[in-house]
Amino acid sequence: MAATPGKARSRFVVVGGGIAGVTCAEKLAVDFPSEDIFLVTASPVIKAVTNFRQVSKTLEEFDVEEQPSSLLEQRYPNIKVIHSAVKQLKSDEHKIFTEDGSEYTYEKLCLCAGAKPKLIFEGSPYVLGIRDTDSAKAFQKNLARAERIVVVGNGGIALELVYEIEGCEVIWAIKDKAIGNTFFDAGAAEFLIPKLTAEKQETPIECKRTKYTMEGSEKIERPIAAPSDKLGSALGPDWHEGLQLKGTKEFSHKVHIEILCEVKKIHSQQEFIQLQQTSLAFPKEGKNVEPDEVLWPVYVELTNGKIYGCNFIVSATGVVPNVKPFLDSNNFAIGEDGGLKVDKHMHTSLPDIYAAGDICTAAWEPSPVWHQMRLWTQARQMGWYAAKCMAADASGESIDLDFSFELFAHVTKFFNYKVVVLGKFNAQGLGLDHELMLRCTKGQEYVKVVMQNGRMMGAVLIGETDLEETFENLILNQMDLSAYGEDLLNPDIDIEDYFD
Ligand SMILES: Cc1cc2nc3c(=O)[nH]c(=O)nc-3n(C[C@H](O)[C@H](O)[C@H](O)COP(=O)(O)OP(=O)(O)OC[C@H]3O[C@@H](n4cnc5c(N)ncnc54)[C@H](O)[C@@H]3O)c2cc1C
Ligand SMILES: NC(=O)C1=CN([C@@H]2O[C@H](COP(=O)(O)OP(=O)(O)OC[C@H]3O[C@@H](n4cnc5c(N)ncnc54)[C@H](O)[C@@H]3O)[C@@H](O)[C@H]2O)C=CC1
Repeated sequence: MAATPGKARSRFVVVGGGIAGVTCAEKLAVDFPSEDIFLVTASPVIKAVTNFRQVSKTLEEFDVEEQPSSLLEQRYPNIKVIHSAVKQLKSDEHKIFTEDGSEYTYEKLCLCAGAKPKLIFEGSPYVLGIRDTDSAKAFQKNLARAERIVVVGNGGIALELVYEIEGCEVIWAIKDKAIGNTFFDAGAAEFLIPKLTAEKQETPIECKRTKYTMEGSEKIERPIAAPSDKLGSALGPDWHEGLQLKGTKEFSHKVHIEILCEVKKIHSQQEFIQLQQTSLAFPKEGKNVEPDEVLWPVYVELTNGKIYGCNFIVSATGVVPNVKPFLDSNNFAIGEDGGLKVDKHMHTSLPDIYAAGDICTAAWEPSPVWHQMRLWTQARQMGWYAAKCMAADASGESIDLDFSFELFAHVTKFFNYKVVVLGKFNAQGLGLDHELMLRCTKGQEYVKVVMQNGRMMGAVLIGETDLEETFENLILNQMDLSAYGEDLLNPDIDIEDYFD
């Protein structure tokens, strides 16, 4: 049963029903079975980790389920879920105030309120972000009546979208030279590109594009917006699987990539007409050959001078930590990326307040092969570890940084390939002082290792390489591998035999 609004007190209060908050509350509930743990969340449902599998020392896989909070309360009878957004924190009084008028006093508080999409051109009805179930559904509905969209951004969401969308032309505008800059380098991007082009089965018959009329702006279809007042939890692995991401046309993938550019301006249809400029038709064989003949609801002007019309724009341009409700009168130390700075015990700069997941910025001196990325895996690890730190502080114990922060490890799927990234997989922070070793079989696997002074610092493994555990060990133990040279990646040599 949910706690009733009013005034209540609990030794431990957690804010946020995403993976970080739920994991934190669960761990506290187990460690303190006789205490009530309050989980205060703005979302009507909570996210639960299911089918957790520790794949190797640091790699983990799990499913994420959106569940009614009653299920969490059934599993952990000492968790009380409060469905209301926190609107204010008074850290000096150890109190939070929620939108339903209640106040809760805590001894220890963990803030896990996640992040929000960082949109280009905030406020335009034609620019959509994808974060939670509502925004994903709004995107799906808009796509169902779209013939062309522009995707901006080059990280995880953009990579997933351009591969999953069918029946709709996609202009993909990226700042970088190659696709997927947050996970890959140019070599890996080359390996992945064929999945977006020739090998896709396009059905020969294309529907004729309908013309948009100019008579009265009310006839220009406006995108359906996601409810803006709701603060849902972030989506995660395979979020698109239950959604049909299909536009109005009958072809499979049709993606054109515009590299090294950003969005300069967005023009409404009327503004575009007044501009008296030419917009471009969907390029043929990667080349802009024709001006566009139809009118679109919105136009995107890129910094390379090109203008494309489209139904709407997806801004997949990263996230900003959701710190706003907690800042008023509270002097938190904030990281460069806008998150609440936490030390190696997940403690913020204010007494008795911890933070975990997307909302926080890891401000401790990290292991040389770990870095923060706002990922589901790290949200779970941080939520669990924050609870451990809160418990240790409450009982006056001291604990060491959790092992999961020794090595950055992430397993995911892009373009239908298994992708494992380990350590400094893109030589992050290594400057020029590193070497790369590569092994690539087109359409099958791409293996890249980052070496520094004979030690393995990171790796990207695309495809079923079966190398993750060995490489994880090599990065963790920092063994001098100079003697093995190129044999490290020789497919005819079973490297595991070397190191057993
Ligand atoms: C489309 C998409 C795909 C992704 N795919 C992957 C993936 O494949 N693998 C991966 O590792 N990661 C993925 N991520 C990232 C991952 O989902 C996030 O890093 C992770 O879920 C963050 O968890 P969190 O608990 O910190 O925050 P969230 O999940 O955002 O949860 C925040 C919670 O806080 C609540 N809240 C917010 N404000 C308040 C308030 N004022 N008061 C009370 N409650 C509040 C919200 O309602 C929500 O319940 C993806 C993200 C997106 C958007
Ligand atoms: N499979 C996975 O592991 C996935 C993880 N995620 C996570 O979800 C979160 C949100 O995903 P994304 O929005 O893709 O964020 P992201 O941080 O992964 O990528 C943001 C991208 O936008 C670009 N960008 C930033 N500002 C821009 C601008 N003004 N104009 C053009 N490009 C700009 C950046 O260069 C970067 O390529 C991230 O934390 C991401 O790691 C998302 C999807 C899949």
